Amino acid sequence: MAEKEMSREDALSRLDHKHACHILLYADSKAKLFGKIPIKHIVLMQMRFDGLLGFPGGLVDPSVESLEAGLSRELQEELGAAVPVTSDDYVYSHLSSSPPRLVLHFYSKKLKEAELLELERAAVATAVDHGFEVLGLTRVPLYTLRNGGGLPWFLSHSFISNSRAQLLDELRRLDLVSPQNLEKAVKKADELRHTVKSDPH
Ligand SMILES: O=c1[nH]cnc2c1ncn2[C@H]1C[C@H](O)[C@@H](COP(=O)(O)OP(=O)(O)O)O1
Repeated sequence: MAEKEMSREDALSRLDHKHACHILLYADSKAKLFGKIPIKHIVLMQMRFDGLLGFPGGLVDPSVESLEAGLSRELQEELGAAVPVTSDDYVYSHLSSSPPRLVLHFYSKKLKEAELLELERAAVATAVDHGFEVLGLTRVPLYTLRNGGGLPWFLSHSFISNSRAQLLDELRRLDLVSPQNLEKAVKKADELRHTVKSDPH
């Protein structure tokens, strides 16, 4: 899906469009998978009601509230806790091709590991959207195992709108995965998607 990047100013001038804001929340971590594979960073996405992966967030009406206030409100509903978002967390905006007349604003914010763990708990315990619009928060595995497990398999799933590209852009920009490992994971994910599609069972 080709989405066209646009300036924040141009994006906000589209008064006849809908606007949606989503955010990548992440934290550094010293935890190790199986006690030996460093996970390095925790990156959050969510399984949506429609079975697609996407980021927390939702529709915002810039004529009644700022993008950041609207995104913070959506996060309260989906995560069950306050995550104050500011314009410092803004990354970029895109004009959506499908659905049309929609502008997608993307943010990312680094949290302390303890804050992120608390969010994971709140998302299950107190979020009003849990089990309805949001089926569950999920971490993005950033490592690649020998059999393609980890990031390649994760990337081979189905994502809403341009959220897969948003994820890859941020992993690259924030250097959460090295460019070489990211390139290999994307290539492997494409092979895996082909394998799954061509398997009749
Ligand atoms: O994670 C996302 N990245 C980019 N675009 C997204 C993402 N999630 C949804 N979207 C698009 C597609 C949807 O039609 C609109 C509205 O988003 P949604 O989160 O479903 O909004 P509401 O919860 O209904 O307010 O954005």
